[in-house]
Amino acid sequence: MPVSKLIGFALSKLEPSRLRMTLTAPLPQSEFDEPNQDEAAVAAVGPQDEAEAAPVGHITPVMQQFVEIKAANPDSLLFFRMGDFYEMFFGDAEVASRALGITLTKRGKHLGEDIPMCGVPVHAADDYLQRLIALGHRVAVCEQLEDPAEARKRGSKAVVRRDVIRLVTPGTITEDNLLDARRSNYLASVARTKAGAEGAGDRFAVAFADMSTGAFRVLEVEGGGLAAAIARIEPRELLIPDSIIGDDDLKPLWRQSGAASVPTPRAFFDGATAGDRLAAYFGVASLDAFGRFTRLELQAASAVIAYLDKTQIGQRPPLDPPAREGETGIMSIDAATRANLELARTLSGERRGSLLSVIDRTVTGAGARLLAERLAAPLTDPEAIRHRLDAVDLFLREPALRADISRRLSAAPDMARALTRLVMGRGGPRDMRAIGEGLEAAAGVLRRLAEIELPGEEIAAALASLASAPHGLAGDLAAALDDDLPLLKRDGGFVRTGYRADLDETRSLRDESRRVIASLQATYVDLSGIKSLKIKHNNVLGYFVDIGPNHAAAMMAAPLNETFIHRQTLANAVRFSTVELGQLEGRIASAGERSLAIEMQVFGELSAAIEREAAAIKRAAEALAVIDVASALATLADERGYCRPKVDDSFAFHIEAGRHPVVEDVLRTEGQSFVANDSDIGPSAETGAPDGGRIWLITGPNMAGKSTFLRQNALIAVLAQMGSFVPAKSAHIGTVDRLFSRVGAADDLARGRSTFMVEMIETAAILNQAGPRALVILDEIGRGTATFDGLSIAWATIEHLHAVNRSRALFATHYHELTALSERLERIVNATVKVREWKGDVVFLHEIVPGAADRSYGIQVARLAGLPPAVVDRAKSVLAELEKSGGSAPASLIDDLPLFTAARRAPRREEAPEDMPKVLEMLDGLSPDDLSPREALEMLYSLKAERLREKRKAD
Ligand SMILES: Nc1ncnc2c1ncn2[C@@H]1O[C@H](COP(=O)(O)OP(=O)(O)OP(=O)(O)O)[C@@H](O)[C@H]1O
Repeated sequence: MPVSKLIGFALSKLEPSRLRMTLTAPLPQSEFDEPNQDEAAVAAVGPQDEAEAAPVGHITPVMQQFVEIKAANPDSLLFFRMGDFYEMFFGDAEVASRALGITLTKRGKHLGEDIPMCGVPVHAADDYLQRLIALGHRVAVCEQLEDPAEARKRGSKAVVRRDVIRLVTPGTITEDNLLDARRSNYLASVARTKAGAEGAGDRFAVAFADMSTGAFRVLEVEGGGLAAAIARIEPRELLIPDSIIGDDDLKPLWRQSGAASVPTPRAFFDGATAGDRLAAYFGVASLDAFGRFTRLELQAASAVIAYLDKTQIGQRPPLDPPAREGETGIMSIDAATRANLELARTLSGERRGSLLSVIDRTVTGAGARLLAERLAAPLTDPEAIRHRLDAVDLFLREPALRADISRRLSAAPDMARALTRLVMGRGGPRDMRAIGEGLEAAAGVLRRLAEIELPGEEIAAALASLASAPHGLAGDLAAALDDDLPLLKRDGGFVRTGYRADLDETRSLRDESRRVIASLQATYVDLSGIKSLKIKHNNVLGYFVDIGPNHAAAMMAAPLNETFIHRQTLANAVRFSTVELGQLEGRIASAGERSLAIEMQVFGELSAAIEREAAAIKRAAEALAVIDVASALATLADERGYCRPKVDDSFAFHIEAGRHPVVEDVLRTEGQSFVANDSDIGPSAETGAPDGGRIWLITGPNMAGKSTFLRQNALIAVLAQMGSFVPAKSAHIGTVDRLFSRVGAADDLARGRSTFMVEMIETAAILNQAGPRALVILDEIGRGTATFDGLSIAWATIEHLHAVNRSRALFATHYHELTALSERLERIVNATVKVREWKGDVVFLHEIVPGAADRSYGIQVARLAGLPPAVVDRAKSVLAELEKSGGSAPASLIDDLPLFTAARRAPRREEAPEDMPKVLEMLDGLSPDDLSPREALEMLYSLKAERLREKRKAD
């Protein structure tokens, strides 16, 4: 390829704004620079150059290299580093250009065909990676493993050595801009043992690790618990053994998890080597020190480790040793209940509108992650819950302290994630500063909280962790790191002046030489008489003199050609070097190299110091998160008037003036208030031994607030057991071990299940699993089928709950017939939502009172919803006929009154009925916004006068 074409290609990849840079004053090195042309030039001698050189049917060396590396990573998009770009070729280029909306071009030929190509600049690669990962792609990052100059030593056509250094997948990312700061990022794996012949069901182990923070846990569940466990963990990526990924029963679960599913070879889960693999990873002789694990748990944990080995290629993420989660200790919430209650996201999948979004007052990413985890896994041990509540109480009692702590925490960066990046060699100077500032915040928080006499168990434990943090390191980091830090360590310039004398010396040498160069421009202008002469810099020529082509002849002739050596002629510029420039360049370059080497050494020393203290830093980061959560929950309780719940081992469930935290929030923004309601569904005598929880059977009109009441009680239980105060005047809850809610199912057409089928599956799960410690919320069971079938199912369900499950339960229904059950079953309590009727309209009071509703007001609600008046009137007459005939449709109804006749006969709603008082009529016709103050006053007088007239008439 001709040189001009090569340079043209290289230039086409550069940013024009940077090419136009001229030297007018001493500038920092980076601003002198044009982009790295020789790297781009090497990129150019990649496929294009060699493809042209290669005869058709032959493969070029770079393509050969690409094809080999791609073959080893078939399931990932290959980011192939070429100079300042990651290039993608062939199918990868087509997929990526579509996904990223970037131009698909052609570069050279392969076996006679054009090679599709697209590329992303290295400095912007993270943004593109983020988008690809979000779309569920995996990316293999293939780097140049040597300097292009090294490759050239092996011959002009030698190919730079390259290899994949990392697979970027959704569950293994560590970069801040790829991660959601307020959400954990779990990679999970699932291992299974098939049901035994003795009748034991399938068992599963789930291991899950957040590589960005090091958290690593494992648990084992029986078959039915798998979906709940996965729903709680919400993994981003799920490793599934090849043998079960296609299992018909499990396939929907993989899909519903929302995680990227990875078919994983059996060898990753190998039981015989699992223990050894884990022990080797953590550098221990035996795993006993970490606790006892089942074989299945080890298999799942080992798959996570094997996958990290595969994707991180030689890098070892600093994971905590695996911690085993027992099946007890955490309130079990199945996937459907979790979704129905909209704990962490709404049914439409958004965070906004969920319980989490309403209660989250944390000020740090780590605090937000901990809050989300606690909400996902409420506790069942009253003692542990009490410790959390004590911490909230502490901050609630001390608002000034809380404000101060929250201010300090807001300044604390995400130490855990910065630490992981540093330990993995992916960190930069800003990660170091994050550790330093985090430790400073930790010291400040510790100083402030140390004044408290009785901090309670949880805060005391957090303070102990803060006390053992390496506080001296914060000072070292602050002394070493400059105020203005580059993103990448290789850019240099992050070590503070005054920290290392040798660095200061080389820097001043470099700066001095730059100053000399800047002054040389004036000297050369004088010497040549060319006013437009400039000194510029690029990586190919170094420093050079740049003039317009019209001056070229003079420069190339004596006497100027003794000083100026011609180097390059371009269309609109001619370039020269000089001996002086060359010497200065050499001095600057060696001083720059030396500075960078010293900075790298400083970085290495600081990194090592941080790594030595990794465990203590991690503990301090966790402690800050605990304090953030406690203080945030206190802020919530303060702002919203939440009370401290009493949580114990009893079977009580007595809420006084409870509210729905999310609905209350929505109403507040609309300037309305929420009507608080009591509930009491514990056994009638609150003894240690349960005589069975009560079942409140709630009837009431549509829109009255039944579902809201049901959910609010479930949410109060979740909040109380996660260690939060609750929206109520008082709450006494005997711990709930399982929470079930069947609230309004949607069709699950993708799984081939109708609304009714989903409803029945969920009801079956409840009736089969709920015990006396469970809290069961059932909303309109049976509504999805014919009336009598539905009523019968609801009837039998209540009887079963009462006699067999004996759980505490709230049951909302439109089947008023069910209220008769309370006469026969002693623990069924009828409750209803109060409404008032006014001139045919229904007014919702949202107040739950004892008793049964007499009717549904369905038609009134339908009218409120805007059903056409003709339909509403026809519905009324059908209802009247049905009521008369006891439920069956009489023939008269079928023959008589088609809809349009009803429409014709119906009085128009807008017409005022004859008996309507004039005052009301006047009010109806009134639009306050359109009145001037004077008109309003006059209107008031007229209304008053009319009312007096009416009163006199009535007397
Ligand atoms: N306690 C309350 N205080 C104030 N407003 C409430 C209260 N409860 C419910 N509401 C309001 O009433 C609306 C309807 O409530 P909800 O969906 O609970 O009624 P429902 O009785 O379950 O109705 P349906 O039988 O039609 O499902 C809510 O969206 C909310 O705006």
